[in-house]
Amino acid sequence: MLIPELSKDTVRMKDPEKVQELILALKSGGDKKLQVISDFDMTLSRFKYNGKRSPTCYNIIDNSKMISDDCRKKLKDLFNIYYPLEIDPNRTSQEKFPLMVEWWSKAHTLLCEQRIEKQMLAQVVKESQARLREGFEEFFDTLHQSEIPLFIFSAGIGDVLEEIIRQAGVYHSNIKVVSNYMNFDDNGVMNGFKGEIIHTYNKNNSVLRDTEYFQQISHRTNIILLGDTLGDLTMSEGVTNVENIVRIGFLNDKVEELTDQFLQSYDIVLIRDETLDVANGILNFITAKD
Ligand SMILES: Nc1ccn([C@@H]2O[C@H](COP(=O)(O)O)[C@@H](O)[C@H]2O)c(=O)n1
Ligand SMILES: [Mg+2]
Repeated sequence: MLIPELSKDTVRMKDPEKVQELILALKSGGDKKLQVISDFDMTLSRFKYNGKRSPTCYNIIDNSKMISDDCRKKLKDLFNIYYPLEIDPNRTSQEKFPLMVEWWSKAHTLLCEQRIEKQMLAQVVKESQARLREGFEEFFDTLHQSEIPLFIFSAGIGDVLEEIIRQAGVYHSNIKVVSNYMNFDDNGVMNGFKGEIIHTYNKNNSVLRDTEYFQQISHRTNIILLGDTLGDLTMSEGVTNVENIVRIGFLNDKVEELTDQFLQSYDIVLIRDETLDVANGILNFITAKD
């Protein structure tokens, strides 16, 4: 077995031989040809901790003291309406698209009324239940030490996810983030979000403004992609020349209903696996000097 972590009981693969071939191709390309593209919420961050649902970037703000009780209730109501739609196994991504635009737009309107202060964000993240997946230090540090770029493409809140990674001590220089960033006025009070909304089903070239990034690393034609929704599969669209791509999907919720769809789309599916063990196993194999 090339990667012992692939024997974990959380691992499912439609075609294990193809996965083996892909990993061997990544190994022969080495660290110089590799780049990693990852979602953030519920992919790099945990879905559950001690049996309790962990917060997304938005949830961290929604649950914070910066938000009034009335607004918090409205944001929770939105979550309860739209999250089931986001992961609904019986709707296509195209059908979900306008619903996600509705969710993000309504939530942003509510958040903009709350006079969120930039200088409060670090404290709010510190007091939150946000947690990166087990094995995150090894994951971030291996990529940094091997100079492998990590592109984090998130429909969450960039300011919040950056702070989570910074406070975890792993916001290294090889990381590039594309996400929804808050805009602040001269007094440091939030008055909107920058640019076009990024939601679960438009994580593709339509919102990738910074094409320079992918041009600069265009020799890195081997990709490891990490995601937790079917919308995350298009995150690699900015890479013009893809030689080999290994897609790893974290299946956290609606597991029975979504397993088949995930197996059709992701090369490796991880069922209720709160660790980065598999990604770390593959990275160790590729970066090992033998
Ligand atoms: N108002 C909202 C909108 C979205 N979410 C969740 O955030 C996730 C997006 O972040 P990724 O890093 O995973 O792209 C998304 O999956 C939604 O479930 C939210 O909590 N509140
Ligand atoms: Mg996610």
